[in-house]
Amino acid sequence: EKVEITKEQQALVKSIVDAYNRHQIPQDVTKKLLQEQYSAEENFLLLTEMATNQVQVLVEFTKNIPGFLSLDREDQIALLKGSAVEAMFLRSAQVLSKRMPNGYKEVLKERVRNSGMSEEFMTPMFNFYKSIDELQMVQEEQALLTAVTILTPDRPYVKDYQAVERLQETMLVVLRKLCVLQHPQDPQYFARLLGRLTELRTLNHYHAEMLTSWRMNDQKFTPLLCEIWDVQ
Ligand SMILES: CC(C)c1onc(-c2c(Cl)cccc2Cl)c1COc1ccc2cc(-c3cccc(C(=O)O)c3)sc2c1
Repeated sequence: EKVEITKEQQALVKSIVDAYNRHQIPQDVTKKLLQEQYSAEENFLLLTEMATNQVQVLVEFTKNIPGFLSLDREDQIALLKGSAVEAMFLRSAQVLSKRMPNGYKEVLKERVRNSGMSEEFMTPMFNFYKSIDELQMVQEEQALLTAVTILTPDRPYVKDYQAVERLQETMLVVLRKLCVLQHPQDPQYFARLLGRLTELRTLNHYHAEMLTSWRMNDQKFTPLLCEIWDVQ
């Protein structure tokens, strides 16, 4: 059928993509990934700093999702806490899959591989990065997929499920149209994109176990990460 993006849907995409591009980890922070020495301790510290900055970026991006700030305040917090890890997997995946020789891809991969994480988490993590890479998402799809992930209604402690579901539905309708227009040769593209969201959920569990094993080794996190991940 003829797929049309309405004026208001175009405005929605524009505001989300602008927010996505406006809020990034500052260059002076990310360039440390290129400069600092390589050791398990230093790599863990750098990844902790990146994650902390990424959470701050995520909060600012989320505030720009149309309708998010009109949700119940406690539900806003529940959505951010419930989606932070998944959104950060998406973000780091986009960095690792960038075709542009931005230099972060190799150093980030190297630092993640040597940061004290056990092998059992590496495999699913790098499989996910590979599956995101294969999708070759355009920035509109990346931004909308992140918004869809944040607006997942069945997170712990969400009270007004319907309100969140309505917002997510709005995003999904636009994302589906974008996929049809962007990948006319691949009618399954949208379905494959949603399949990544399912894969993200499984990574949540691996990540929770990673946190536990790090805490056993008395690894330290920042106050912001402790708050968003309910640790310490
Ligand atoms: C606390 C820390 C040890 C940790 O625990 N779990 C994870 C994690 C790991 Cl490993 C993998 C996935 C998800 C999580 Cl949450 C992490 C590290 O999480 C992050 C989170 C975001 C980003 C963005 C980056 C990045 C680099 C260059 C450029 C850019 C850019 O946006 O330009 C972004 S690196 C980075 C590292």
